[in-house]
Amino acid sequence: MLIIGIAGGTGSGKTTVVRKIIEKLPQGEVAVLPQDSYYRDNADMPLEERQEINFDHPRSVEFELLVEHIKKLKNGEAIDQPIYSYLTCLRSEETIKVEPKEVVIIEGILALTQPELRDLMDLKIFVDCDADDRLNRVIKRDIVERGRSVNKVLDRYEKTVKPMHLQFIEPSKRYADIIVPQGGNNVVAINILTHFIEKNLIVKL
Ligand SMILES: Nc1ncnc2c1ncn2[C@@H]1O[C@H](COP(=O)(O)OP(=O)(O)O)[C@@H](O)[C@H]1O
Ligand SMILES: Nc1ccn([C@@H]2O[C@H](COP(=O)(O)O)[C@@H](O)[C@H]2O)c(=O)n1
Repeated sequence: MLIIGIAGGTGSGKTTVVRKIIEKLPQGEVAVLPQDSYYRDNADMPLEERQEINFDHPRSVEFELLVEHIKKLKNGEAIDQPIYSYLTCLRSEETIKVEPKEVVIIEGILALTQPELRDLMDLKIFVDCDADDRLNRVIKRDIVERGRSVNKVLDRYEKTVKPMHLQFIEPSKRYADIIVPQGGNNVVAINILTHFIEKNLIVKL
């Protein structure tokens, strides 16, 4: 099993890079563990309070469960991956059964900040993107997909997203084996990564 970590700021293009890598690999070879699925539930808080949580701080994510799940997959066991809603800021009662695959991708803003998680990764990637481009994309995406207003997105960006990016995410770039500028648009980087993964799969099989 090849375990790949893909980090980078919000809106940098991590999900797009993952999608493009998967499209190029044989079907059914890849399992994706999005860090966002592991946001803590906080069902005991009222919605207004949950919406004020600092979701860009490592404590907001149940990394213990993510690490446990990766270890289980490595051990050949299936996992029940949580489903998280950005609208309610809650986990669903349902889960997704994820079977062990030849390639496991862990994708998320804080994926390279945790030593125990990094130690499980065979390849660490940081998707790099200018802050103004990321903010531009996040405004558009959060209005359409996460039910936010422009003011709400800008307010969150100033209060938590930007400071946490500078404190935790940007410094985690130093742990990356490969830094990918221009995210999903970087055809050369996507091809190099795909070839690396394919080569490792052939060696392991
Ligand atoms: N190179 C790009 N140019 C323009 N828009 C992009 C680009 N890459 C991603 N996007 C858009 O920006 C948003 C965030 O991209 P995504 O890949 O989900 O980033 P992340 O997973 O890092 O938050 C999505 O709506 C996506 O379609
Ligand atoms: N309820 C939530 C939880 C998290 N966020 C934000 O999502 C960003 C990370 O996701 P990406 O897909 O952009 O990597 C992060 O900046 C959190 O603030 C949210 O908006 N709502």
